Amino acid sequence: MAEVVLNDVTKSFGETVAVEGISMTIPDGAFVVLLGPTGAGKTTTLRLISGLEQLDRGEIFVGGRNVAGESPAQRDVAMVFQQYSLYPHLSVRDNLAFPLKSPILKTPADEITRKVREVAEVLQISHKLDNKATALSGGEMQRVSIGRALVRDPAIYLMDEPLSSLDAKLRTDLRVELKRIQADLGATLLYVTHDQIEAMTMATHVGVLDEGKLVQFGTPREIYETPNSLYVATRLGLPRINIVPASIFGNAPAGVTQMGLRPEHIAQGEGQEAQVKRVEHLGDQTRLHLDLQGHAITTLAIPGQQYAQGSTVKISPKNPLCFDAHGARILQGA
Ligand SMILES: Nc1ncnc2c1ncn2[C@@H]1O[C@H](COP(=O)(O)OP(=O)(O)OP(=O)(O)O)[C@@H](O)[C@H]1O
Repeated sequence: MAEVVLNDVTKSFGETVAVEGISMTIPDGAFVVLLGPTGAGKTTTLRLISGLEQLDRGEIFVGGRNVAGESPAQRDVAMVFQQYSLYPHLSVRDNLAFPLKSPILKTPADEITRKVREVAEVLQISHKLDNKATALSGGEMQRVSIGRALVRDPAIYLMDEPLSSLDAKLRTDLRVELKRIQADLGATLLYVTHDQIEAMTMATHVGVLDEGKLVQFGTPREIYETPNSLYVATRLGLPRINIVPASIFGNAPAGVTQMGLRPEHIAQGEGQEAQVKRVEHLGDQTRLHLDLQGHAITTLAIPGQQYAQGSTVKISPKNPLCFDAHGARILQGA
């Protein structure tokens, strides 16, 4: 496994700047999740590292080696795409074994058998090993695609929403397994997802992209607790952070125009009156949808407390996140 360094990485497609000036160090053994809305440049970043796209500007180092001019195979990366890419005429077993049969690797046959069995077990597809790849469901095919990456021991794994096509139960199982495998192998992994739970639970680091630029890089906790902008603040957190005019609770500190309130930033019992619009029971939590002077606020119910639709609840901010008119974070007391 290896450290991967991006230095001023830039790529355009015609007029569209897909990735602009990204500099980032993916430490050896890190699990880095890229977050950002559609079109932010996540897939392009992965494709540039893998060598499937060529850089316009900048450098990429894998294990200290500048990989400019190297083919995807020479870069020693294993990539899993959102859509499965299997050899349809081969069985699941042969699809899984394929990456190990490369003449460069010279993997002994018993080692191949062992690895295929191990990976099939983790991905819960052992009973399908003799099926043709075409005789699988979409979710099974995707598991085989992940398996084809996992049998290898590359410098870095690049995964582009690998779990998004799977059902909820399997996604949860594989999330735990992938994290375990990564930690056990000490693997370096760069992972794209829209799923916040995946980001919060799997990542050692999160990179937030906005229109091709890396706008913040840090631990999931740093991104959640100390986002440097309103844009970053809205990337993590369920329910989503509430944004309200800072003046709504009285005098706002100088320069602060917007306030970001996560559920833990909203104290109930005193303050401004908000109307209960809806109470949403989700099993493990109950969400309260409130109306505060025309602003929709979503927060969590206090366990054991009853909230009637149409009633009012008093709320006040508790250490909220503060932003200026451009959405940049303003540190309180600064
Ligand atoms: N081969 C291509 N030709 C032209 N434009 C492209 C190409 N690949 C990507 N783009 C453009 O580059 C920008 C970044 O795309 P990219 O696929 O990297 O975004 P993304 O963050 O991965 O989005 P998604 O979450 O939808 O996968 C988009 O505007 C996209 O339309």
